[in-house]
Amino acid sequence: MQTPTITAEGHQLPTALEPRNPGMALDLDWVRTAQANTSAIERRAKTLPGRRSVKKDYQAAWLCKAISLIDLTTLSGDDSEGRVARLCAKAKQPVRADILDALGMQGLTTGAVCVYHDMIDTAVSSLKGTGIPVAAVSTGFPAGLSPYHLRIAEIGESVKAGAEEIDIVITRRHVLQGNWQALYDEMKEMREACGDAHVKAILATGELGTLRNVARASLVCMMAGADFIKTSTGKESVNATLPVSLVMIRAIRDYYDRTGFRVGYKPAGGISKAKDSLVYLSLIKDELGDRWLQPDLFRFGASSLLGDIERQLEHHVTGQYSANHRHAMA
Ligand SMILES: O=C[C@H](O)COP(=O)(O)O
Repeated sequence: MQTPTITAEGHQLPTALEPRNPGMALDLDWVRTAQANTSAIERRAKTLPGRRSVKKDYQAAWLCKAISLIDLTTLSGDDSEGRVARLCAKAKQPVRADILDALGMQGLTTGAVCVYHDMIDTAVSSLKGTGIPVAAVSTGFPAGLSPYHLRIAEIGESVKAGAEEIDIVITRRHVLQGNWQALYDEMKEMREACGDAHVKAILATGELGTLRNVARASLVCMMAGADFIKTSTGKESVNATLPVSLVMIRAIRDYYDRTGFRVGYKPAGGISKAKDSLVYLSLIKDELGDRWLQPDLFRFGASSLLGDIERQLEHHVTGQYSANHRHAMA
């Protein structure tokens, strides 16, 4: 891949903002005919990590791009104001200043910070004036099995507290029982409860049984107005995978082809290696195109990816320094 166009304002949205997905009526014929050819998907997914699509020279730029697309996350039972404030400081300056200077990437930030409801206040005040949005997980995250009216109310509380993005969890049972109407109604009500906040629908794909269910649930959530579809909570035993990503990305492409609305994609859970982030970015570029490589249409949900990217960038810059030094001494 060529070097991405990334500015110091990497987190800022493109000037021509994507209109929000208004959704559509539930089209059961489309949902029921959606298929996923598991063996073909798995074959294709296996080839992805081996492809050398990011040239070494461009890797640092792509890794900076990946940083600008991270929802920097902490979702632990022992989260505290101090931890969230430190996370926000990291979101504002994700990499050491000297490394950013060497790369010409001053001002780079992560795409957002993602926390539980209780931590929204701290995140909002820590990020004030930066333009970095706060995302809150909601609706009884991660299982989504608390009383329905409380799940809807939780969304309103988080929006009131200042979250600009709400990551809801769907009821997996609706998918496993093929109850598409119930999934559609739930998603639609959750989207309405978000008001102006963007809604990401977490499918918890590791609990949906089949790739065909993943394809169908993706479509139903988009039809009901999800702005993003997201793989996982990070708490299931199987989280983001490449086969699941291919299925969801292709559902997004089908939805765009039929409706003209672009829905975002958020792989989440277990993505912790810089090289994996590059595989995801090249997958998005191949399957959906450059427009989806912007923070309004793509995010990594990740708690530890940034650390590995930072190490790689440090290595890149240090290596570059010694190469320059050797050159100067010759
Ligand atoms: O939505 C984000 C995930 O919970 C993060 O998962 P992770 O801790 O495996 O990176």
